[in-house]
Amino acid sequence: MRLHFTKMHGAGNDFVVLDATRAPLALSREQLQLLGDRRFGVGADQILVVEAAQTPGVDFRYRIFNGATGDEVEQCGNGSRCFVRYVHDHGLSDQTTIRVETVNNRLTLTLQPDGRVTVDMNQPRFAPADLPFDASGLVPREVNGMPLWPLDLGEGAQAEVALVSMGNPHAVLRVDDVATAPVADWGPKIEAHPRFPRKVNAGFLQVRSRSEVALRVFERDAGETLACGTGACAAVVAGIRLGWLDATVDVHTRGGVLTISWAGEGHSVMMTGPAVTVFEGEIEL
Ligand SMILES: N[C@@H](CCC[C@H](N)C(=O)O)C(=O)O
Repeated sequence: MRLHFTKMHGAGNDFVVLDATRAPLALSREQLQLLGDRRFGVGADQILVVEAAQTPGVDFRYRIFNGATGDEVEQCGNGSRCFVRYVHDHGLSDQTTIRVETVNNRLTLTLQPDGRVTVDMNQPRFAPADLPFDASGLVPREVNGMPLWPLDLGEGAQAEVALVSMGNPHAVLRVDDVATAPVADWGPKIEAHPRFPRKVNAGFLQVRSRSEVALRVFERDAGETLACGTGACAAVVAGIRLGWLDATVDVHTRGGVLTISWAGEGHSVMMTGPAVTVFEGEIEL
């Protein structure tokens, strides 16, 4: 099968985007992994498949697969911005505000005049069951009413994480400096910790001021990426609830800046950031 694709990125988190709006596209795990493979395929952190809407009230459906495993996931913040840029640039919609359904969520996305995209990422959730996280036998430390959960990483290492679901699961821990944070060592240990039965994305958050943070994320089934949109939302929401941050925060990732706003409980998290097309191509699968 010869497949047309578009290579995109949002702050360096990169995607292969596929159009399945005209004809259904059923790719095997191996085909998805080949698209994600940086040596034998195209190379991408995630594969995004754009489909026609299946329920009233939305304009499109889009599906997200981690490129390394081919597993379908619930949410991708940077990918959602690229999705809007894609449907707009490919003439699939001329609207600047688009509603899309993912496997477990509905998002509203707005293309800004400066080319960036703002996404209503819905409300965060915090209950251990929302991730899920097995909290049995653990007593969290409460800061400002927000639980920080102890996580034993073995060999005497102990992390303290805030739990946030943005539709997908995130564990956020505060570090003094992202440059020296143990992302390569602790990232995989947190990601695959047995208390997270469906694994987790691990965010390392450095608070620079009440409106500026630096963040590195070791993503579930992707390793460390240059940016993680849902990770940025989760980190800022955790920082606001813990009393460290104001309602609007610039998140400096290794691939660019995302602006995240959250007015607190009962409100959606808003994310603004770039969405860039790199090239188009065809691949034999
Ligand atoms: N890069 C994404 C998140 C992609 C999914 C994640 N790896 C997971 O498994 O939940 C983002 O920008 O949010």
